[in-house]
Amino acid sequence: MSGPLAVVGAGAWGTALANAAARAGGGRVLLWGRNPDAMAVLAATRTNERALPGVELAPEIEPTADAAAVGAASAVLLVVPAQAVRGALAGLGSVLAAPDLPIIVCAKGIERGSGAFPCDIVAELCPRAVPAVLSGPSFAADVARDLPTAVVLASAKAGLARKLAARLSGPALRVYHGTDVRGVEIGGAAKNVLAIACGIVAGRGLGESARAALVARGFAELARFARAHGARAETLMGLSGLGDLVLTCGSAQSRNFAFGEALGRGEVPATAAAGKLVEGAFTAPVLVDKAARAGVDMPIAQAVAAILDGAITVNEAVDMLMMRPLKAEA
Ligand SMILES: NC(=O)C1=CN([C@@H]2O[C@H](COP(=O)(O)OP(=O)(O)OC[C@H]3O[C@@H](n4cnc5c(N)ncnc54)[C@H](OP(=O)(O)O)[C@@H]3O)[C@@H](O)[C@H]2O)C=CC1
Ligand SMILES: O=C(CO)COP(=O)(O)O
Repeated sequence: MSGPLAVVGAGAWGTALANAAARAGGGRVLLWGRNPDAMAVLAATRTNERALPGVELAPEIEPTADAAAVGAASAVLLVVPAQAVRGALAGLGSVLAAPDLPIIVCAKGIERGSGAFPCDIVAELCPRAVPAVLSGPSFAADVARDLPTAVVLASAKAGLARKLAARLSGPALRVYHGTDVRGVEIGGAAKNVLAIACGIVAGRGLGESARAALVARGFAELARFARAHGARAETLMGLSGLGDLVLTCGSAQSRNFAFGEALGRGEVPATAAAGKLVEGAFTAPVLVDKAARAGVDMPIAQAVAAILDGAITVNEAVDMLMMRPLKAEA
């Protein structure tokens, strides 16, 4: 691949992925952020103290707030929140107009209002680009510290997905490739909502058995939703799906889980996020809405959405889930 790799979004995950891409050994990596002052500080100090404290930027990384610089990229990793994908692409505009430019969405969510998946937004706003998605169990702090993990990168173009996965794979980040874009997107988006549910269980002290039951039944509804949206079952059994569900549903390192834990302890949604990005809180209502339209039963996601909009309490949600009619496991 000629030209540098560009990472758009200099938050925790963008910074960690820039470091991983640099260590993978493919040459220059542009790290683009929208705030010129913050990017100047990043260029001078070589650490992103706000988003990823204590991690030094690899020498190959060039922090910049110059959108034009992104125009020279051979591939773009889009690492902004799911609700900001449209705004970020619109802001970069003609910079992303090169034909066949791979734009790899690394956000995990579904856009509110439109119900669009991130790769559909890429296709809509950058029709000459090739949308791709990267997802899987990967806390930014772990990846930034070279702790080993594996993720998956999917694009409709199989050869391109293979090439991009090889470009990003390094000693501590193993990138599998695939073509099931929708399946990978759904795995990342839905697990955040289920992680909130598991956090609630932990915060309310309902026990590890309850949490494990919720993971299993959560996976069942995630898989139902995915099937209804044309995803392949084996994708959801993989890294984006089961892999990420197991990670975020069992660790307070997850912002979604920690948010749920605070709700379970009795905090209100407005304060429970503690200023951090909680993607599942944005995705829950749109996931539930899309599920209803597709005739898919998602009682756990529904309970999370109802708690978040104040329609039911945590105790009512537990009662509601436990009192559902008994049925065969499916
Ligand atoms: N953190 C993690 O461990 C992982 C995160 N992810 C996913 O990556 C995505 C980003 O998360 P993360 O990096 O942690 O979030 P952060 O909150 O750390 O960073 C988000 C970044 O996006 C930037 N941003 C927001 N809106 C726009 C916009 N309209 N245009 C340009 N830049 C924008 C912010 O800029 P500013 O600072 O100026 O507001 C900030 O730098 C999420 O979807 C998350 O689910 C995936 C795997 C792991
Ligand atoms: O997606 C993640 C790990 O794979 C990060 O999860 P949180 O956004 O919940 O912190």
